[in-house]
Amino acid sequence: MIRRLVTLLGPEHARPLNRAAVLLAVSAALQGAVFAVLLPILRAPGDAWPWLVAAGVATAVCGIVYHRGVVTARHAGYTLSSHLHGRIGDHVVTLPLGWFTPARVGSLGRLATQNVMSVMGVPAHLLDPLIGAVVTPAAAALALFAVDWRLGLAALAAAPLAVAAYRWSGRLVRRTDEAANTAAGEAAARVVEFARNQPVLRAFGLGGPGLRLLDDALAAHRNAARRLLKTALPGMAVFVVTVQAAFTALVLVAVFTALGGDVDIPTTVVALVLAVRFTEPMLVAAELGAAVRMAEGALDRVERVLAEPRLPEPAVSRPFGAPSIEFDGVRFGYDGTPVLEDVGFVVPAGTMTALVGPSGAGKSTILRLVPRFFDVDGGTVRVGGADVRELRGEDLLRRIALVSQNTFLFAGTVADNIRFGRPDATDREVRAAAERAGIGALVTRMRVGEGGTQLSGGERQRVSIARALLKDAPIVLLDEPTAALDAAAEQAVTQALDELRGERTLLVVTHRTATARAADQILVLDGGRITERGRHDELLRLGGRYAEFCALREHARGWRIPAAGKTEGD
Ligand SMILES: Nc1ncnc2c1ncn2[C@@H]1O[C@H](COP(=O)(O)OP(=O)(O)OP(=O)(O)O)[C@@H](O)[C@H]1O
Repeated sequence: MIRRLVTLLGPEHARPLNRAAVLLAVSAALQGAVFAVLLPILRAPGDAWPWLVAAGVATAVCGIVYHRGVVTARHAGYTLSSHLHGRIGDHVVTLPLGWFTPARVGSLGRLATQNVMSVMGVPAHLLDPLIGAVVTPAAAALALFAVDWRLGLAALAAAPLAVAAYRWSGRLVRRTDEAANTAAGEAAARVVEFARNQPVLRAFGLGGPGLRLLDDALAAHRNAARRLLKTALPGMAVFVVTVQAAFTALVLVAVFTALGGDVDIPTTVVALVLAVRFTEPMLVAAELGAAVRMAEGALDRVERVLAEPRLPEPAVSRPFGAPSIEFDGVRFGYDGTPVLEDVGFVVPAGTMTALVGPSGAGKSTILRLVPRFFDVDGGTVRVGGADVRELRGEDLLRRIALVSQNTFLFAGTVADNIRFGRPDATDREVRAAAERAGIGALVTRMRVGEGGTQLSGGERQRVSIARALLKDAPIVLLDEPTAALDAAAEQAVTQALDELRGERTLLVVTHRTATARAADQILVLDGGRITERGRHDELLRLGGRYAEFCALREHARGWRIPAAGKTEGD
């Protein structure tokens, strides 16, 4: 366990941990062996003063070393927790977005809080008793050898039994702890989901107790916790009984050798004291056994997350040319389910391309591949002429602003949320971006509520647009930017987009004819393939799917191209 922590920390950060382990081991050894000096004291009390001085010095040294050890161990615990938080944070931001399933997000919360605290507890609270449980009995056994070889032998014979019992009980706890943690992560994710989606659940009469998914997750968590308790108890009992049996055996050997007249009374007294020192630290460790196993489980989980493969990145980005976007024979699917097939197109720098198509055709997926939220299964995505896999994540993302369908706003002011696009922007720049997105009046609004709940859907969308405008990135990706807007707001945003044309490279998923009409190129996506491409007029003349649905749009305001075989209005 300690070795794993040292490996995790690296040689530089592991120094306090190593120092604490050495100091605590020295003090534990002294605690085990110091009682051996009782023997000369008891045998010749009259001439015992040198031994008494030696015992006093040893006790004082032991106390000082122990104090230093405990303080260093606490310090090592804090170093470890901040190091782990840093490593987990740094690693998680490099993982592909597909990794962030709701269950993993639930476990990540536990990982960064409970699990890291549990691992931190190893140096901070458990290192002392654990080292004591190994070193003090070993030192006591050696001292027993020095006192009487038969007693030393009895102690040595008991040690492997105790270790075997400890390992066995640990294995049991570890297996069930893993299941309990998974169940806890699932239950946490469900509770958050339940609380966050109250409006939807209530609208369907499911807001109260009795929601099956939540109930099932909570019941699974309860059962896993009960199983953990049930498995932990017998393992611990076996270990305690083994240690107690070892103690009894030592006492019996000491008493029988004394009764047989082989050893004198002082030897027997010292042997009994050492027998207590041999077993007592192990019993303390037994009480901490479950905590140790849980810390091991927590460490497993931390290591597993840190071992998750990140999207590989080059050390240095390829040169970035004019901000064009290019898809070349792109094939992509989520978890093996194909979504895009042989998608190829070019959005030249400074032009606007509109992506239209039925729901589920893969339009948003195309947008997600540009900032490399996922890697393609085949083909190439190029940004600024470079394969996105040959660009460092930060270099790529700096050049892209994304307005997605689900705008998440952080608790704070509207201005704070807009400034998110460029943290060093001045108030005037923030206000200008807000004006351009048609929310100039909103910028004085103090709070947006957690997740933006105090704003309407249209307002949230425009905050997101203002954020993207402020970012000043040469490439802007917009996923249905006007979907939640009324006619006036839509006009403001369309105008803002219009102003950006020529200035930035725009790739816009839209189901509005007005936006598509303004594009330099329209790509019609159907079933994961591009089926038509051209300008609005060209596609109308083509008389294909695009023309068909533009005609439908004439009848119903706001159009959306339905999947083949079915029609649907806004
Ligand atoms: N994270 C994901 N994991 C698994 N499947 C996904 C994921 N995101 C989207 N999909 C699936 O991929 C397909 C394409 O989804 P995408 O969101 O790209 O479609 P879209 O054309 O943008 O649809 P819409 O117009 O409704 O937003 C859909 O079948 C969808 O269910």
